[in-house]
Amino acid sequence: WNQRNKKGPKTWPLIGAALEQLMNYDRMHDWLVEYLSELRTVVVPMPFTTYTYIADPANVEHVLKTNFANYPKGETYHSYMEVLLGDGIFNVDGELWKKQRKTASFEFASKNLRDFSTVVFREYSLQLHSILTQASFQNQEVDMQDLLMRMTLDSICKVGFGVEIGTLAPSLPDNSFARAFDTANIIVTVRFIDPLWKLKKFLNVGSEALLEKSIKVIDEFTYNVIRRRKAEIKETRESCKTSKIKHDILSRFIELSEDPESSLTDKSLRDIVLNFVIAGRDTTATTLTWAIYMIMTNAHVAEKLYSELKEFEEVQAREEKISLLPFDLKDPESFNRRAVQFASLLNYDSLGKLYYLHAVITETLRLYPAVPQDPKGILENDILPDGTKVKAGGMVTYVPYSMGRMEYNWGPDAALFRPERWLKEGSFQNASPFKFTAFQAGPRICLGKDSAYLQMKMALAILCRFFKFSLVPNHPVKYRMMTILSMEKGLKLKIARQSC
Ligand code: HEM
Repeated sequence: WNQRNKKGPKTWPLIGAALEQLMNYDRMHDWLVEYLSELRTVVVPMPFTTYTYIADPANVEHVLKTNFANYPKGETYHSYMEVLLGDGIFNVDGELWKKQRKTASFEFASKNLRDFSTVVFREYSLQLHSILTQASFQNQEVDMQDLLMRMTLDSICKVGFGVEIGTLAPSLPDNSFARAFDTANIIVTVRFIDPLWKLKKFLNVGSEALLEKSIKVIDEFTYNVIRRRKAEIKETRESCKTSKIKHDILSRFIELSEDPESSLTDKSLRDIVLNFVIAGRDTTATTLTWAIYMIMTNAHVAEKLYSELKEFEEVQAREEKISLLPFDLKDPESFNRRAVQFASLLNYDSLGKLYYLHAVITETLRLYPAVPQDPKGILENDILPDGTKVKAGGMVTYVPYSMGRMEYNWGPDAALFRPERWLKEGSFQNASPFKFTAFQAGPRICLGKDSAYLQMKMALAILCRFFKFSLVPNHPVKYRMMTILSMEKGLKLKIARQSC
């Protein structure tokens, strides 16, 4: 009764708003949208801490940049995620973070890595293309999310660590690492609202027992990758074949670990590997999944994108003096040959000409950001620009999923999927990173943004040039609550080949 006029979640002694948050757990992102659209900042007291959710760009800039030092990942986040992410770049602050950031930034800026990535992304996109071709001829349904997760896992392992794991092979082999990684990700996310997780862990029961098992599978895979890379590096050195030197990210960290001054152990390398897997695999695959869903459910977007790709193909082929191969929709060989030819026209520079495609991906990330909410710790009491007081020891969370849906950020058509909002006179126009926060902003802004766009544009250009997608009837499309905004039941599709 006391709270009948209270804006924001109802709170109770001791348990705070845990009850309401638990009841809305499966739809938590939309639960926050409802409050944030009215309040811009929502304070949610929990049993041992307080979560403050923010969606106003001025507050977000304050937390992510102006007073960055006061909002680290923090001890709470670190303790929840440590079992999976250890001391990798995502999960540390201070010097440990700075060192990894410096090395990784250097790697991401390298042209070698970009050129190598382009080749890898093209090759795996084509592998996916041929799986879809086969499915379309056999009139089979596919789970697009699963295929994209396989594609990005294979890609990050190749680009990040120089190894081929082949989960996108035509037989689609089961991959225990990928399964264990997903399970672990879901369980560590639940820890944020489960006050009993430490007890469960102590007793080794329920979700925490399953987590321990999953971590064992993950570690076995990861240490294996590290061992293989170390052995390959040793072999390359012994044979003095400089042409065989690899430029992947793990090799760079292995080299650093050889410096006696460095404190990098095998465990540090394990953490680095897993942080890059979580960074590079799930984010890109879920964004691609939502993008395909958005394209196929917005007919005008699908048509515009198809026209852009067709025109690009003709102009680019003319510029490169290539005559396009004829193809027959009923003949898989000629169909695949033409896809390979189309893919050969795609590289970092030429993909830069596809503004509409860029806008489609960005608009997808506005409404379906791969990282839907991102909590930070609070070191000292502070006052946010809108006057909200935050207390040391609590958490403040910027919420990309809500921010993308707020009319006060994007205008009255905020809820609509409209890639055109990103285009001005045909060219792509960026928004402030404190308003469009899908890649975070400030000193810890995503390091893989350009690489992710490169892969996503490569894959979507090839897929949308040659296929049309439709949802398997009655397939439910709904997000699952985990750190990444994946689809709970995958994305089950029927595939049709597109005409010349
Ligand atoms: C659509 C694709 C992607 C999205 C939406 C995305 C988004 C983000 C976000 C929100 C963060 C901040 C997370 C945090 O606070 O913990 C982040 C950090 C990071 N991302 Fe990405 N990311 C994407 C792809 C990638 C890829 C492909 C890579 C590399 C292979 C990558 C590497 C990183 C790294 C290393 C960080 C940590 C930066 C730091 O803490 O200094 N990301 N990304």
